[in-house]
Amino acid sequence: MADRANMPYTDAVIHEIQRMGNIVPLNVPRATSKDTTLGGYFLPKGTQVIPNLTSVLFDGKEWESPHSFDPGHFLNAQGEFVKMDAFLPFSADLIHNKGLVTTNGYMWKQQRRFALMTLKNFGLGKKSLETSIQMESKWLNESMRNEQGLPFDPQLILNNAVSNIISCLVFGERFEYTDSNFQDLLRLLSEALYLEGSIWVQMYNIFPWIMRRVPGPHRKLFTHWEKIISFVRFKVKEHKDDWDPSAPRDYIDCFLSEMEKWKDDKDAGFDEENLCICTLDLFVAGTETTSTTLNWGLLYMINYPDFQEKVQAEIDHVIGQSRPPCMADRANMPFTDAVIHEIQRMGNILPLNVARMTIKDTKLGEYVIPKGTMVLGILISVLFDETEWETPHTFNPGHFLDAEGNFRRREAFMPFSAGKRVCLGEQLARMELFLFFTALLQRFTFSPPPGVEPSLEFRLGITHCPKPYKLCAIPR
Ligand code: HEM
Repeated sequence: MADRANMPYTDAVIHEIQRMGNIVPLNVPRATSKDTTLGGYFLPKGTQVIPNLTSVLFDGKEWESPHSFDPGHFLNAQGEFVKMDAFLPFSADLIHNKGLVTTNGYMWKQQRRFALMTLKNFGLGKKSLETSIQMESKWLNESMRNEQGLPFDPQLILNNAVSNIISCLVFGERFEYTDSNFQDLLRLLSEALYLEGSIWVQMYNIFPWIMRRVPGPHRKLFTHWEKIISFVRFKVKEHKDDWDPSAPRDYIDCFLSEMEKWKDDKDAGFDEENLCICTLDLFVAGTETTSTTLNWGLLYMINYPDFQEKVQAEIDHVIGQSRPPCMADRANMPFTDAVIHEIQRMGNILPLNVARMTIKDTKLGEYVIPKGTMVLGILISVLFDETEWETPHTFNPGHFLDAEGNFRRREAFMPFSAGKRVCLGEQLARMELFLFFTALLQRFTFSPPPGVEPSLEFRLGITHCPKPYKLCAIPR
């Protein structure tokens, strides 16, 4: 099989034989499981549906010479094999190979460099961003206080608070916790990330030509994403309307300036469509991950009240009640730091990491992975590695403490992955986790609602997150 990567013409001929051979032209009959609308047609539940593969394999819009045997359909101008579908068809159809998270090569390099530089210019790793997170923590605490110690589900409000930090960096604004439009958007986002881990998206990635034409929950997912992308497009339009290049307010403004500078180099991706998708990537990656981790954090605290008490004792000793936590405190709070690391390890929020592709034939141990193979750097295998952790399946902050109670780093702690594609927001996420988590435990003791046995049940989509649960936030 390793030869295939070096034989583009043969590979193209085999693909063209399959296309023209068209051996199952009418596919397998299926029945609709509920009343369904498909384009302009209404199909009642139980209708027999036959995805007609001939219609795609010979589609005049897809193929240059649909009725001729032409291996050129699968070769580019340099004679390299090109898949008709991008590496993951679902995301290719949705965002057309744009953005930061799923692109590769020259465009990705330019975009990653620009995003990192711009986030730094707007405060990443600096005091100004620390102050914004402290302010947001204050509002988050106020909102929790308004619950008056009664049971509530913390997910949405955590989501809103965390999202406000990346929103300030990319959109230049935060959204009130009472903004029902923004809360609806956050709900859509959580549901989209859940549905994206479903079997339907896997089917889409395996049989894209069929799935593009059949009904199913993947349609709902496209609608969700389109609404989220429309929100970003609207924000970009607002920025363009009152843009002042001499006073950039945020990532979008800086990108607009960059578009002028790079207009002769189209491959670098500084165009308006890519602006929308890169902003979307930063907004999504910066919202869901950190808030899910904090959500696990509170759930672990109500499951392990002794650890919660120890964190509070450390907060009282190092910070007290008269000022908010700051990043300089972390070095003096090894137990709290260890608890946050353990929450990230057990929370394991991206168990399968992000799918990547080998860009050349690669040797890994004794295996040869041909160029173009999908690779998943499965994080769960390190975060729960029995040869690395003393009690891999138990919540144990001791994993990150030495015999004297000092914080100790562990090599196998890699929730942000590693290498060139390591999480771009790691520094921001770590700052948010420490400041939000510590400020919450400074002001509240969290407990399960009276008479409720807390559990650690989860649901798995793209992210591994707690099943909705309620807690009580009792002011200290
Ligand atoms: C606890 C919080 C977070 C966790 C656990 C996390 C984890 C990850 C992981 C595992 C990846 C994939 C790395 C790979 O492909 O090897 C990733 C990529 C990425 N993350 Fe995060 N992340 C977090 C927070 C954030 C935040 C706050 C941002 C906001 C800037 C962010 C932005 C990104 C971006 C843009 C990428 C794509 C990087 C690239 O492909 O070059 N992440 N993250």
